Amino acid sequence: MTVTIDGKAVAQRVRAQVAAEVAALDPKPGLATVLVGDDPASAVYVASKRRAVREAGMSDHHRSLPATATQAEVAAVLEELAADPAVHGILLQLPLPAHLDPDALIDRIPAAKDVDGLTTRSAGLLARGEPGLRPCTPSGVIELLESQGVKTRGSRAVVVGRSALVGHPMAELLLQHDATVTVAHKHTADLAAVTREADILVVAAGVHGLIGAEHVKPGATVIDVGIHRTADGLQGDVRRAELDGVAARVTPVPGGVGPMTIAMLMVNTLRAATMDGP
Ligand SMILES: Nc1nc(=O)c2c([nH]1)NC[C@@H]1CN(c3ccc(C(=O)N[C@@H](CCC(=O)O)C(=O)O)cc3)C=[N+]21
Repeated sequence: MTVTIDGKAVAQRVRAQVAAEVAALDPKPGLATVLVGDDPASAVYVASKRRAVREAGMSDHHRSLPATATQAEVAAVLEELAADPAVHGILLQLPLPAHLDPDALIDRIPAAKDVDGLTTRSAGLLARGEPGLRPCTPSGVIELLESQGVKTRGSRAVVVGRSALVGHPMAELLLQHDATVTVAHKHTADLAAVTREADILVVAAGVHGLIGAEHVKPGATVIDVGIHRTADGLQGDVRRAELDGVAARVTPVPGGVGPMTIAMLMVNTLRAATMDGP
């Protein structure tokens, strides 16, 4: 029996808990989403983040810039939001148009408002194990594992992918939860031999259908971070159907990690509003 982990249900619980805490706060936590250009997928993601902000009872501060915006224009918007006391969290939606330098812009966000956990300072705090805001997708994966009673301490975890947004911080968080962590990537020789060691396999490679039954140890927990729009609908990096009877549990796409990313953004915004910043 392979359990499909209901990420939507876990995300709903997390969001309800955030909303209950927000109800007791005055002033309300505020999140600013910054969208540059008109990539349709980005527009959909930002819209669902803003909906989640309103449903949590928080204040929504959205800024939209044209695809032609310059580095200085985006930087000026970020600086204004950084100085605005009603804005507790700032999210610069990625990817940015190709003429902009994302790392330099992300680092305009003060660590105390970095609800995406992507600034150099937040990454450093995570690497050192010091308090700070953590990236939403990896912290959502940890939350999902905990919700299913999956033990991390002493377990073997393999992360496929090493991006700054997901793979790298995911490996750090699993280490801090006392897993023995291996990071695999597109140059890993004999990927299946590596992933078959995993009790917890987190796939964030961005390659549609990369992982199948041959990659999975019987009884493993498989977390699919991939998201691909195909003719057959949204699919992940994992060939889910093949894992029936092999994995103990798998996250679906959609309805797995994606909703958790948004739930953890609400958690981070609440934390940014209520805690002494890093
Ligand atoms: N600065 C920044 N921070 C991000 O966290 C960030 C980003 N940029 N750029 C793009 C990625 C992607 N991402 C997702 C969020 C929610 C779903 C989500 O809710 N997915 C639903 C399906 C939604 C749909 O139908 O498309 C699901 O998996 O069930 C997916 C992906 C956040 N990202």
